[in-house]
Amino acid sequence: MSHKSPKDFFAPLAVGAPAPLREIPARPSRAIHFFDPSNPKMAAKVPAMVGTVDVLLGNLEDAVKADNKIAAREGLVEIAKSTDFGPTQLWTRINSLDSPWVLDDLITLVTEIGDKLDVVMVPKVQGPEDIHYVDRLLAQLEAKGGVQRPILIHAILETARGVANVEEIALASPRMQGISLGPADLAADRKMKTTRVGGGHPGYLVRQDPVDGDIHGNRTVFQQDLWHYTIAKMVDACAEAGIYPYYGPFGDITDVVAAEDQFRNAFLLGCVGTWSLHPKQIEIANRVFSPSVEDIKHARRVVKAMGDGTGAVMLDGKMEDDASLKQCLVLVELAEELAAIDPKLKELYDAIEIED
Ligand SMILES: CC(=O)SCCNC(=O)CCNC(=O)[C@H](O)C(C)(C)COP(=O)(O)OP(=O)(O)OC[C@H]1O[C@@H](n2cnc3c(N)ncnc32)[C@H](O)[C@@H]1OP(=O)(O)O
Ligand SMILES: O=CC(=O)O
Ligand SMILES: [Mg+2]
Repeated sequence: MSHKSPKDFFAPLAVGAPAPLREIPARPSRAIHFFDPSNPKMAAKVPAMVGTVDVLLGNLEDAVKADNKIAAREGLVEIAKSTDFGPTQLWTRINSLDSPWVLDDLITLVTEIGDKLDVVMVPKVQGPEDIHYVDRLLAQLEAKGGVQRPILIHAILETARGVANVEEIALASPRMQGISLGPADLAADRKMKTTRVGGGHPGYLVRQDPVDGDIHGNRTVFQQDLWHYTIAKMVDACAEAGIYPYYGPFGDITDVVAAEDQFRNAFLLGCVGTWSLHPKQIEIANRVFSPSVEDIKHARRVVKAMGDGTGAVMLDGKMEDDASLKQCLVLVELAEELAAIDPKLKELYDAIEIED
């Protein structure tokens, strides 16, 4: 396999394209809210959602009818041109790289609204070669369209080969912003015997040992997480590359309780956000992916108690040291980033009083 030298890795891939970023900025992206730009009712709601959600994503791929693909692409151009997105990021999910629509998706979006698009989400990424293809094409189109800052790439992890190659995908380009789990396509590709869009399954469980040998007696069952392995693998690949991991879709829109659990598991494992498919999932994602007041209170106490950040101290009967301090700093820094764009959170975090 051939490798790029660091200087080539950070060189623009087309004459006139903007220079790649050396570091992916930590912009809040707790909810990536999907809308179908060809659906007039959804499209009409988008301008009023600016400022209420971190990312608005115009979806062109699955869930958009084949007959509406061009209307969705044109609808997104229209929405992008007529909307001031303020602090909210604008992303798109293009059609898959083997589809008849993707080339025109990229040509149209980058040349028409490239200066408004923050991130292009690429579905069904199989390996680094898919990222290299989009990387070069984006550079050519940025140069053609006079786009001043690089558009970033987000990959969906939704094929078995993609999961096997996740580290190479994460490291494939300085444009890589992050990766999301795509549990629905991934389940199909792996031939899992599920029929859901994300979330758990009551059949995937561990059962308590029999009491007194009574296998038919009352035995507690513990439902297991079908996605733990893939999310953990994705989180490690993203952390290694300095990019951001996300949970993906939770299709049972009515089950807001299980959605919250799934999102929280992903948050605790290291993800920074999730997808929102329906307006009611935005509030859940914003809450779950923002550190709680209790967590920030504790984290700030540890930071204060640890002074110069070295050594060990006792706090509430527990040992804190350099390593627990680093975990606390992850939360404190995230809280600062979120407070900078979310006035309600800022008020909550500012009101925290720390005892010794
Ligand atoms: C596996 C994957 O690839 S997941 C990613 C692809 N899937 C998606 O993007 C799905 C996006 N979401 C949707 O299509 C819809 O939310 C559905 C089909 C799940 C449910 O839609 P509905 O049955 O219309 O939901 P509901 O009746 O609760 O909608 C209430 C209102 O919110 C609007 N709405 C629903 N979803 C959205 C959305 N994602 N964004 C903006 N508005 C929305 C509806 O248009 C409706 O508007 P109205 O009050 O003016 O009539
Ligand atoms: O695109 C998402 C998925 O789960 O499939
Ligand atoms: Mg998918």
